[in-house]
Amino acid sequence: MTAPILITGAGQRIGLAIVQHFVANNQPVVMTFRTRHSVIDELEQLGVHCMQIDFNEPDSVTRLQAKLHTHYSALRAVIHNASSWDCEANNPNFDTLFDNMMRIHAKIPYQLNLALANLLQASSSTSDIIHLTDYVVETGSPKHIAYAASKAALDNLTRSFATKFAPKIKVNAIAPSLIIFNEHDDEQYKAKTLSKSLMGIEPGCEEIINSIELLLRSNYITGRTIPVDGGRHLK
Ligand SMILES: NC(=O)C1=CN([C@@H]2O[C@H](COP(=O)(O)OP(=O)(O)OC[C@H]3O[C@@H](n4cnc5c(N)ncnc54)[C@H](OP(=O)(O)O)[C@@H]3O)[C@@H](O)[C@H]2O)C=CC1
Ligand SMILES: Nc1nc2c(c(=O)[nH]1)N=C([C@H](O)[C@@H](O)CO)CN2
Repeated sequence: MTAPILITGAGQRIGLAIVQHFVANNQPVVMTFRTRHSVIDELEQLGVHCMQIDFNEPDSVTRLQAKLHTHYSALRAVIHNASSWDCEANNPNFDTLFDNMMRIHAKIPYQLNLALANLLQASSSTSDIIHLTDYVVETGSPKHIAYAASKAALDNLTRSFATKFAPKIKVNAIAPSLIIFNEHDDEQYKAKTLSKSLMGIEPGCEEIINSIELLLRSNYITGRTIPVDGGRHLK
């Protein structure tokens, strides 16, 4: 039986699209969600192993690690998608914001990579760790300072773990800029954001899925980042 792929924070948006892609391609999936969105029922009926995990809870990694080792003897890949795009303007307590950003974007992936390495090593083929970072790793972000710094930490983890886990486990990052807007985004924000890239579009989740498939199919790419940003770096 093919070892499953773990996707974190997959109850909505990009993570959900990734899960749905693997389901459509008969790739076994185990996913974590924090909020039980209505789609979780559908995913469970399709055979997706859905685990409720809030990574803000102190024992979340221990619980997830134990559950995965109970149910599985190997993992094909781990995709660190769970994220909180929070900002200083929405958080009077900057200390708490910084800790929250570093936890979800750097500490949790760090802990899970170390805790799940043996399951990835047990995969019948090479296995993969994929970090979802962000274009702002290159530039910083004056409105999302802690967020950008935490994604930069995740970016750095890519190279450390690529060296530590080679050659059995490949470790790469995908650094998107705009992929999909949020429901609350107004037309002014959308126009401004679209103008930031050369391509000027909201590309959709397929762009991330295509990058994931490229990494999963490679036997040679590791320690690298795929920028999925519409040429934003040239504007
Ligand atoms: N969307 C975009 O255009 C871009 C996305 N990215 C990156 O791509 C990835 C996917 O983006 P997107 O789909 O927009 O992400 P979302 O903002 O929709 O968040 C993804 C999921 O993370 C979960 N999550 C947040 N905090 C926690 C926590 N403490 N414990 C467990 N789960 C948590 C959320 O759970 P809940 O459902 O409960 O809220 C949510 O379902 C992210 O890493 C993001 O930073 C980067 C650049 C652009
Ligand atoms: N967890 C999230 N991270 C990010 C999101 C998001 O919705 N959730 N959105 C963005 C923006 O699309 C940005 O790339 C362009 O304004 C960044 N990160």
